[in-house]
Amino acid sequence: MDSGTKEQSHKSHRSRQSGPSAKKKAKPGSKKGGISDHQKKHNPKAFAFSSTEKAKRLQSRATEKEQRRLHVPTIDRNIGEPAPYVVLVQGPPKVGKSLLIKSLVKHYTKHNLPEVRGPITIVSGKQRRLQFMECPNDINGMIDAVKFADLALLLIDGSYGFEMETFEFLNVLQVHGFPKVMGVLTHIDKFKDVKKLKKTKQRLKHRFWTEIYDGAKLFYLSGLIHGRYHKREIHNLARFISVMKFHPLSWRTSHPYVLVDRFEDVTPPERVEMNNKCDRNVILYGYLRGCNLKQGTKACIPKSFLMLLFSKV
Ligand SMILES: Nc1nc2c(ncn2[C@@H]2O[C@H](COP(=O)(O)OP(=O)(O)OP(=O)(O)O)[C@@H](O)[C@H]2O)c(=O)[nH]1
Repeated sequence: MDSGTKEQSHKSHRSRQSGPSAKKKAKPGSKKGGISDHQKKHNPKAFAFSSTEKAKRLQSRATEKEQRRLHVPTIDRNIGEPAPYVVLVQGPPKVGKSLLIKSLVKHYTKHNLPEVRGPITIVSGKQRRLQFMECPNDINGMIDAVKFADLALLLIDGSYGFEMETFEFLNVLQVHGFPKVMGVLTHIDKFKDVKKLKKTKQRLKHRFWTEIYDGAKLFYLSGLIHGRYHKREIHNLARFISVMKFHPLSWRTSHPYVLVDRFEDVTPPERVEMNNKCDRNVILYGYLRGCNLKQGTKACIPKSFLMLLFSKV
């Protein structure tokens, strides 16, 4: 028969294109696998510098780092427990300052804070206390507040953008040693269009970077759940604050000062009754900050500061 005489043609063998056997067979230097000559040369341990330019750059960077470490005077003059770090929450009216403080306090203490009145001190770690404070919105209040802030949280209404207060505040910060600054974007749930939201976030981030520095931290609070910010977002922000390194500002470390959190009038009532304008005895409560004094010496509170305190009461 015909079929018996004709030779049957077989399909030619196709070598494997993928999988471990294909990789094994692939020649070194080929595109498909194996270690190329190029890769061989770039073993970082064997060939540390293949370009003199790069070597020069790396060396100058290492020297710069070394010098910077030598320059920053991080002398800790604190004895015992350090005073709490002041976290100043700044922003235009109705941006969410109180809500942010309430959410952070809830995160750290698991307690609900009904309203924010004055500074709130909490324990955030073994060696760290934090004092949250709302920044007043008038220029004098801002000037007072930046003098003692260790971290400023700039709240920005994402649906509106930057407001004049924020720029004013940044200018004031600059003349007072510039403490750490982080941005927090709120009200971004008002955007319905995702593309628009993305663009706005980018725009505001770059604007923020021009004002502070490239890469400055900006947090996004994407809305409210049961009248509070998202737990996860607050958790991230709180973690960031908890581990933040606060570099001492030179003026503050060389001057002792007391930030008065609370005061009590302890004048005997009968003396006030007899003379309404008699000299009062007042007790001031607060932490001694800056460089610590030797025991037995008294912290000097300038008269002007006391005047300032009482003018606000
Ligand atoms: N939709 C939305 N509402 C927010 C957001 N943040 C804050 N709010 C609301 O904005 C209102 C004002 O918030 P507050 O925390 O009182 O703002 P504030 O900055 O402390 O206001 P003042 O103390 O008056 O300056 C509240 O009703 C909040 O629920 C947000 O991200 N999205």
